[in-house]
Amino acid sequence: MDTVERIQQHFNASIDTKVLASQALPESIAHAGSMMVESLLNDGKILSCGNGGSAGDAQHFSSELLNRFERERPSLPAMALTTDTSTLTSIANDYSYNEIFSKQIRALGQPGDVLLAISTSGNSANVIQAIQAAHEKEMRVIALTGKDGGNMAALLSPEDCEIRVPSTVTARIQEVHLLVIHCLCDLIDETLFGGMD
Ligand SMILES: O=C(CO)[C@@H](O)[C@H](O)[C@H](O)[C@H](O)COP(=O)(O)O
Ligand SMILES: [Zn+2]
Repeated sequence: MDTVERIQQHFNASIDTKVLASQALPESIAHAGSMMVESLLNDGKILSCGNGGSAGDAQHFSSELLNRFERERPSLPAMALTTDTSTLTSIANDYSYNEIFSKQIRALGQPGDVLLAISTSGNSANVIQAIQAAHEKEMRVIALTGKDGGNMAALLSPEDCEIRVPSTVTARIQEVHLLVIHCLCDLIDETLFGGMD
């Protein structure tokens, strides 16, 4: 296979995964969007976390709430737990990498807040501990997963919401996670500020 064919294969695989996801995911995305709106309307906030590409996704989401998505509107309360290197390195150094998110959630989480927990495998131990800490804090969890949902899927409560991308390929799952995040931002803006512009 030459380079151009290889690149076209990536595009086609991404398109195929998105077509499958467009059939499987809209109801759970709509549910997750309404969970976020309910939290924001009740003075809640949205904390987000993940590793690697999913850390980038967590920050992408929080920046779209704190700053803006596609329209002019007030800033919305969100915080990525992946950005404060002093906090992250000290928790990992003194305790464990598995606790880098959960310790922040125990300090910052309030009942009614939402945790956006992102993991393509559903098996990252620090994201799993983040979900456990969120439950202790009476937060609801929106889990972006893939593959078989991993251990995260089994940990979710009936009040939570899993959005599981129908793929086993990490990169393809991440590409759909970003699209899901943009859908959630659009649902939040349309519900809270629809008709403003
Ligand atoms: O972006 C990629 C692969 O596309 C990697 O950085 C990937 O995010 C890392 O391997 C993560 O540690 C994977 O964690 P997870 O999605 O299984 O929770
Ligand atoms: Zn990646």
